[in-house]
Amino acid sequence: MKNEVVLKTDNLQVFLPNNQGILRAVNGVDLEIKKGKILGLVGESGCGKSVMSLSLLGLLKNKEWKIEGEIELRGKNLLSLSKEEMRKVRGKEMAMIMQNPMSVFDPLTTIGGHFVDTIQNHIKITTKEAKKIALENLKKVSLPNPEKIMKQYPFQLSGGMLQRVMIAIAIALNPAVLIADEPTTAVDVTVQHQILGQLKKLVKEHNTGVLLVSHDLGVIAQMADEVAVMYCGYIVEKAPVEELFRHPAHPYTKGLLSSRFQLTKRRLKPIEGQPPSLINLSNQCPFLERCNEAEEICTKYRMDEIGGIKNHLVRCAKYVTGNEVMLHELA
Ligand SMILES: Nc1ncnc2c1ncn2[C@@H]1O[C@H](COP(=O)(O)OP(=O)(O)OP(=O)(O)O)[C@@H](O)[C@H]1O
Ligand code: NI
Repeated sequence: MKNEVVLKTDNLQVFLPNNQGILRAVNGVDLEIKKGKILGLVGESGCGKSVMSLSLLGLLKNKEWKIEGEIELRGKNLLSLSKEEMRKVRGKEMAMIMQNPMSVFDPLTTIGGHFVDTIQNHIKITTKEAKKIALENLKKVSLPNPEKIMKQYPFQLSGGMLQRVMIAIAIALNPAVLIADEPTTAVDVTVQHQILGQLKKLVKEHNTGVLLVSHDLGVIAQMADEVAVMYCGYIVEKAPVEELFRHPAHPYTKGLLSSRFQLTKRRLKPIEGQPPSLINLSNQCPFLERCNEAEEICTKYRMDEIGGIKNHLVRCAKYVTGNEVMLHELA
């Protein structure tokens, strides 16, 4: 089936009450992760990408975080599951690749041991069979001498190798959804390219639905089928990858793209100013203060009143009236 949705969020909100007020990290996010497709999530540091990713897997560490809205995995409401049920979902139906592999691996367990633990946690098979699956998956990520790697400890491998091992473990049980939060920021650029190429090939072969988080637009361009741009916990623009790069509509997306252009000339021109604090964030456009296209109309709409059309979403008040026409002209 084409474009089959595997994971869907509906008005997802993640917030953390603290002594200064409420930290609003994720604000009314509607996303769909589709079978065999990579959804890129991009945005400046601190905009809520990791908090959202972790919330999808039920992995937010601080118990004070509140989650509202819906997260649906192939028709199953994840927010209604118990901790134990959620633990079963993780690894088998949904897996995660983290930014820093060192923080994930137990230094006293061999790579083989990590594989066997993860696999046996979810399916009843012998250690011998689990090792066979491990070897097959290590081969898939092109690691030389997988038999030797199985016996090694995490510290004996380079960052790039560990990152590949983490990918191999994540895909071992063929999950329907893979969440990758900055999967290659800890490795150098050449290795990054190889790993990303491999990851893309694997998820396409396995028909995995992927959420790929990155603040690197180059990575997003290489990998994603569709891109969501996040700002202050809101998805401010979402479109198929080519459309987004050719016809960015939201002033924030345009700013991000032009800062990347400047970066290639070795001069970083970030968008001027700082994002507002997420504590007690108002429901007005959070980009207003930094926006060089702001007009009177921008103060008249709340963020939840601004939607998009068809498959190009732009949460900017300037697209509210006659948006159909403006967007068609753009596209
Ligand atoms: N454990 C936590 N306790 C309190 N606040 C947190 C915690 N984790 C994240 N935050 C806050 O939540 C907001 C969103 O952070 P998040 O880590 O999701 O950003 P991000 O988009 O992933 O940034 P980066 O690109 O730097 O990884 C930030 O204001 C951050 O300070
Ligand atoms: Ni993050």
